[in-house]
Amino acid sequence: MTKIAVLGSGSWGSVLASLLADNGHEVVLYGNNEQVRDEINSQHTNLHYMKNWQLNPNVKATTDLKEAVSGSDVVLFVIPTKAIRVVSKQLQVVLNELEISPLVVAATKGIEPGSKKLISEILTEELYPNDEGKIVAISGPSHAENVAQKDLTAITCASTNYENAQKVQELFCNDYLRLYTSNDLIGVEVGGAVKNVIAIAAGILVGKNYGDNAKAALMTRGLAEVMRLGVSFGAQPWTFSGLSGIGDLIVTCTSVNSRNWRAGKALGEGKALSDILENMGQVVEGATTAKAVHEICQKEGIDMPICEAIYKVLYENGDIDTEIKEMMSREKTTEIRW
Ligand SMILES: NC(=O)C1=CN([C@@H]2O[C@H](COP(=O)(O)OP(=O)(O)OC[C@H]3O[C@@H](n4cnc5c(N)ncnc54)[C@H](OP(=O)(O)O)[C@@H]3O)[C@@H](O)[C@H]2O)C=CC1
Ligand SMILES: O=C(CO)COP(=O)(O)O
Repeated sequence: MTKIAVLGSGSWGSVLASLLADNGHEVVLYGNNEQVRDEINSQHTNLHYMKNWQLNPNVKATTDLKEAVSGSDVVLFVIPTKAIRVVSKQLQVVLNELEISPLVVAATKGIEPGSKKLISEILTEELYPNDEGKIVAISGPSHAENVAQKDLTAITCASTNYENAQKVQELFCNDYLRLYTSNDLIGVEVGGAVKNVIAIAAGILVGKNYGDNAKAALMTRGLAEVMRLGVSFGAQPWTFSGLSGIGDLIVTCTSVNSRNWRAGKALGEGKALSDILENMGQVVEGATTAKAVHEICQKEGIDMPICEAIYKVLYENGDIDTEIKEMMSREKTTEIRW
């Protein structure tokens, strides 16, 4: 049995904590909300984030980071990108006090605006500056709602330390979740982060009543953008044909469970971003990552017209119809280019 601290008691954190307890591990779930903590400990539910579902009763919730992490072999990050830096700094203090150095797993999908860094890069910088192999990312098509129902799911776990990726594979695999290992940490993380921006665009098309051809074109050209950015970061192109690439793009661009897709659909229907984010009650990572991708495009000159159009719609009051028109009348070009 492994002791695992799960950081983030939202939808994905709760479901992963429950899955790991199903697998026989000792799991402590850390969150910053005392009501959620008490609800999990007394009723084994987390109704704000997961309706009609109960956690494995062996999951213990706490709002005390040191208590959560004490004695842990593994720490799993499942908090939004915008909180990763601050929580990893808090964790670093706690790890020093406890004199432990657990394996760190990142389930968060995003790129940090400003630093333009992937989650594993932030965690390496804050926790293990001399050993990026201590970080493993898990990513792939995995809506919490499906995993909660023990629906069949396959994802990827990636690390520059292959043995650590295998350890994580062993911890998470069971009869409803299957993990494949990868040594392309960058590719796996870029796929998981940037598909969220493309999913907002996919939702917009539905909100605007465009048809199947438009959706297929968007996903295909979206994948080209994900790959272009990934390859510029040093990813292996074939990673994007895997679960963390095309797999996650498909699920997020086509599912009503996707928060990013739902945010896009509401934008397409004419709703305001501020209202959408407020009413969602859950994180819409594509909105944060759109900023980071915009900064990367500006700095590196990477051609990502879909992501740039989403940035304009979200942050520069861009008009959706004008953006679509502009995209369709761009300079004619060849399909496959890096
Ligand atoms: N949901 C899903 O199906 C999947 C999500 N992911 C990724 O997992 C990450 C989390 O997503 P998800 O669980 O959906 O998000 P949710 O919005 O459901 O939950 C986020 C949780 O993080 C907590 N949180 C925010 N800031 C802090 C902080 N400073 N300290 C401690 N806890 C904090 C929130 O607490 P509070 O309630 O107080 O706001 C909330 O409990 C995202 O990067 C997402 O892309 C990946 C795969 C699947
Ligand atoms: O990453 C996810 C599924 O793999 C979750 O996507 P959403 O954040 O769009 O719900």
